[in-house]
Amino acid sequence: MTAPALEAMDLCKAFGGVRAVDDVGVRIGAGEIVALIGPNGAGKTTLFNMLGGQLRPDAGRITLFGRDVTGLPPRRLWRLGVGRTFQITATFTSMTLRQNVQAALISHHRRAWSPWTRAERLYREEADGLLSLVGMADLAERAVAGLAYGDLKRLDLAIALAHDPRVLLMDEPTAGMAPGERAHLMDLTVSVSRSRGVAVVFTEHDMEVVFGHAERVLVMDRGRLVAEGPPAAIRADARVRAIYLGETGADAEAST
Ligand SMILES: Nc1ncnc2c1ncn2[C@@H]1O[C@H](COP(=O)(O)OP(=O)(O)OP(=O)(O)O)[C@@H](O)[C@H]1O
Repeated sequence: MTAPALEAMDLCKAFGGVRAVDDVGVRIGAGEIVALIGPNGAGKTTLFNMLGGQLRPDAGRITLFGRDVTGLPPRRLWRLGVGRTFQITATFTSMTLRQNVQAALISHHRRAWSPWTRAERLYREEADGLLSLVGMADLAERAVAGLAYGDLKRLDLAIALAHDPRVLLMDEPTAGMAPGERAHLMDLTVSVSRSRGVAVVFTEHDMEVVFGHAERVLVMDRGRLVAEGPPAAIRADARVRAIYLGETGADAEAST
């Protein structure tokens, strides 16, 4: 059997007396698209931060394609193929879109900037290829400043892809976007995942995005993994419905 892209076993993390993640195990297959959901405070961000290396687990193990990566810092994980997009995009606003992607490619290939390097020529075609992948080829020469929020998110995706990830962690990728833009970004994410074989794990509050785009859904509540399965099964799961209705009835009604 081939090793999963990313696997977490018996992960635990506590803050004071709060067991934010309590003995959680997850397996993400190569190229799989998985949503991580749960009510506020369920432990999603804490689990995510352990998978991305921002937080060291108190106990448990994390492997990447079978290799033990437990406790490695984000930069090391990133070199090994774990990419991440953030709720707040990290771009250089005075530079053009192409230059932002070029900077990511230069960093990925460990090329140093120097006065003798014509930086604007480096990885130009690759940068344009990535911009075209996210549907932004025509904006390559534009400065990032003033870009619409949905476009920033697409740029963020292109920047994450510049590091050629095998696993991409997306923390609430559609937060702050209009509903139409959300579907667009996630359609794009799914097509990129399929074309490049990248596994995607995303946290999300918008159930339409979750059920419309994930191949499998993991549900957390109070630090535990309480359900997992294909979207249709999770949607029909009485326990999952109770968790959402019990916590924020109005939100669950509105979003399911
Ligand atoms: N740095 C921290 N210090 C103390 N407590 C924390 C810290 N981070 C998280 N917690 C607590 O751990 C629990 C899980 O929080 P976490 O942010 O992982 O949940 P979440 O599912 O991501 O919630 P949300 O959907 O609101 O972002 C909560 O009770 C939270 O208050």
